[in-house]
Amino acid sequence: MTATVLSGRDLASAIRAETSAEAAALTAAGRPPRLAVVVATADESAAWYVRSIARSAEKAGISCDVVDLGADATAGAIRERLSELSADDTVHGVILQTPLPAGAALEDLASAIAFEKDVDGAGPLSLGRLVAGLPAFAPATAEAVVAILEHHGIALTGLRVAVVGRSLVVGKPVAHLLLDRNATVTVCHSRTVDLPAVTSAADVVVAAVGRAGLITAEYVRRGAVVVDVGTNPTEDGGLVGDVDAASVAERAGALTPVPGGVGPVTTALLLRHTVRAAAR
Ligand SMILES: NC(=O)C1=CN([C@@H]2O[C@H](COP(=O)(O)OP(=O)(O)OC[C@H]3O[C@@H](n4cnc5c(N)ncnc54)[C@H](OP(=O)(O)O)[C@@H]3O)[C@@H](O)[C@H]2O)C=CC1
Ligand SMILES: Nc1nc(=O)c2c([nH]1)NC[C@@H]1CN(c3ccc(C(=O)N[C@@H](CCC(=O)O)C(=O)O)cc3)C=[N+]21
Repeated sequence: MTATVLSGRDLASAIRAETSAEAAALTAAGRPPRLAVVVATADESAAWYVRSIARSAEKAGISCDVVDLGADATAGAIRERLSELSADDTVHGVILQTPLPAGAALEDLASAIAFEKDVDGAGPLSLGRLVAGLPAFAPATAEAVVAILEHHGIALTGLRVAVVGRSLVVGKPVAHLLLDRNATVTVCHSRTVDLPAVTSAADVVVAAVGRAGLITAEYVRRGAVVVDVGTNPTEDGGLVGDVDAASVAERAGALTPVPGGVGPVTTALLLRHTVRAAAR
């Protein structure tokens, strides 16, 4: 038996269709939606994401400005640019890509993004409201993980979920979204002792580490659902996840692919957030 493939492509197309219609209505009303993507890294997976955002935004009728400050930008320069974009009435959404240069941290800088424009939910107000269960934009990747599971009919109530990774972009926010769906969540990281023992006790494993092939069959309980968030560039110009798909597919019940899983849903949700921000 090989695992069911949980594609994100259909869900992403449905979100994109709805977003395009909302963007067209906003443009007709004289409020064309506009997203600014601030980049200060040469990281390849961030470059994949930025290209994906720019391409999808264009198709959806959303303007997208890529503001590349270079991989040696200072925290001060990044903060200043985020403040300018926050004050610009023609910009509705702002996202700061990670990773960031040494000396610059997302948790510090995201406070310079106005709450209404924080379409990737990185700022302290967005995150605080997320934890409290109040309305705010959730980080698009975290929301994509839950959306792809729900789209495929996986009811989370009561399930044991192991999240591997505790970043502000994925691990921490997805743990809270899963908790809100009544899952029992364990968050793992680089200091977790005996990671395979923790993950193989779970009904659902969410891998968000950034290490190709880390999650092999021995990390996975037979029949479990595996969500692969990782996007690791390969030498031949492709992309692979954190999950060793060949071995895990023989043991898991279901698995999200890379590419074509969480990634496209993430991009679609970021654009949905942008039109919602513009509509306010
Ligand atoms: N598909 C999509 O939409 C998205 C994909 N990504 C991808 O997901 C991956 C993770 O991204 P991001 O969260 O930003 O990465 P970060 O580097 O910010 O965080 C990685 C996390 O993994 C943990 N970790 C590292 N090594 C191990 C290990 N051997 N065992 C257990 N945990 C470990 C780290 O632990 P510690 O905290 O202890 O250092 C850290 O919490 C990347 O490949 C990224 O490109 C990210 C966002 C969206
Ligand atoms: N603040 C912040 N938020 C992020 O969400 C964030 C970030 N920084 N830094 C970089 C990582 C990486 N990331 C990806 C998202 C989607 C694809 C994606 O769509 N990938 C396609 C493949 C590429 C394509 O076909 O277009 C797929 O998986 O099918 C890839 C990578 C988001 N990240």
